[in-house]
Amino acid sequence: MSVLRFDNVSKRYASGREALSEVSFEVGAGEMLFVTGHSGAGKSTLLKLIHLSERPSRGAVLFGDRNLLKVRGRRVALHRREVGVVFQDHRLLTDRSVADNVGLPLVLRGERRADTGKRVRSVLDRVGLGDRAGALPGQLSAGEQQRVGIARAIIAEPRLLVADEPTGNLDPTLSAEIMALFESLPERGTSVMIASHDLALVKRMRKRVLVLNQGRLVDDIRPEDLAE
Ligand SMILES: Nc1ncnc2c1ncn2[C@@H]1O[C@H](COP(=O)(O)OP(=O)(O)OP(=O)(O)O)[C@@H](O)[C@H]1O
Repeated sequence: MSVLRFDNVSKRYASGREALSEVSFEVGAGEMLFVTGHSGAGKSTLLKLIHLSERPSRGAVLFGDRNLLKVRGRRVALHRREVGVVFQDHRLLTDRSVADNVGLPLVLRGERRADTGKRVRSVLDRVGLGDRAGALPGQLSAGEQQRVGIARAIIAEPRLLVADEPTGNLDPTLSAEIMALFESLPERGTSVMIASHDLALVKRMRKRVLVLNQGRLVDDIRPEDLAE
């Protein structure tokens, strides 16, 4: 079964701007793919529909067999537990330690902070920050902060991770490190969807690419279709 399906999805903002027009695609379990397109093409809007920061104007978004149109009220928080989100600007709590930031999704779902330590340590080790658990986000480099954001997004083992320009502020070496981290997720059961306008990066990764242009899905390129 697919993890995610867009069925003729359109999104018109209150301003009248149609950010997405009749977009349809499907994401399989364990798939990693990119969404690309020029500024304003609709990439962020598409990701927002998945974590329910926005709602479609027409069409349906299905997460597994769940129609997101029907997810309202308290169920929104339950849905978000299954979708990890990584933002370009990290959105970390600056007055909390790295470990507290990373453990937050578990605490929000009702686990006691005292019980989360082992998983926090394990995920920090995975992102290479095992020795920075006690630091405050402001004491970390941009790349390290981004890895904290990723650790927070994956600690609850989401079925899907969506990332909006996750390497936007990072140099090429750090970008490559972050991408390697994302690449390791599908084998652990998390599908990964990354919005990026960095075409060089997207090409290098040789993954499936959805191309948006003025809100329309104009291409769906599979790695096997790419010329050598
Ligand atoms: N909250 C909003 N209200 C009105 N219009 C919006 C809103 N958010 C986005 N838009 C418009 O919708 C279109 C798509 O925006 P979106 O942010 O999805 O594009 P994007 O491809 O992510 O762009 P960028 O690469 O610059 O982040 C743009 O024309 C944008 O101005």
